[in-house]
Amino acid sequence: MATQLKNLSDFSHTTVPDGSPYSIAIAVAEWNAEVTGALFNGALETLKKHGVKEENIISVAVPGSFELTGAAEILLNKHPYLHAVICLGCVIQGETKHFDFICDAVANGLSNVGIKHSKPVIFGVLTTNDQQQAIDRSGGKHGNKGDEAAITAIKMADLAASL
Ligand SMILES: Nc1c(NC[C@H](O)[C@H](O)[C@H](O)CO)[nH]c(=O)[nH]c1=O
Ligand SMILES: CC(=O)[C@@H](O)COP(=O)(O)O
Repeated sequence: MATQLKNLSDFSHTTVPDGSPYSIAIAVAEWNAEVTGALFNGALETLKKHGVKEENIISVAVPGSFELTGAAEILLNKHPYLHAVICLGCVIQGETKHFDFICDAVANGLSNVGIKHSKPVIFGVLTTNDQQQAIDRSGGKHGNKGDEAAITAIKMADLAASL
């Protein structure tokens, strides 16, 4: 379902587990900081709203979305007790193919880190055609992808704990 047909912050249709048992990291890219800052705030507030203790949240910033993979790997190596890592970024199409390479690298890289560590690594990266689409998805008319990423992290951590 396209984002236009749903709200990234609406979870009234689903049950969100209690997040109080879980330790979760948030890695956020500094590129397009006005957008990624909103994603971070959404993720942080949503984690706390659903019971994740502030002392159990690690937050780190990286220069750009390409560095999110390295951040996830370092976080899980140095803090193996983490139940999930949320990775937040905003990649906006420019004049060249750079956009394609970053998006592919981050999506595949984060997936591989999660598989390697058997831990949920959440892809909270906006990959948009323009800045307005990013604004719309970081607290605008389509909600906040940071909220969605936080809910996904709690759900996946709870799933792993139940298996
Ligand atoms: N253009 C965007 C970038 N580019 C920077 C890369 O992510 C990376 O930091 C650089 O290539 C050095 O390794 N990053 C974003 O997050 N968003 C963009 O729109
Ligand atoms: C996604 C990017 O790296 C992009 O914003 C860079 O812009 P350009 O392709 O015009 O160099």
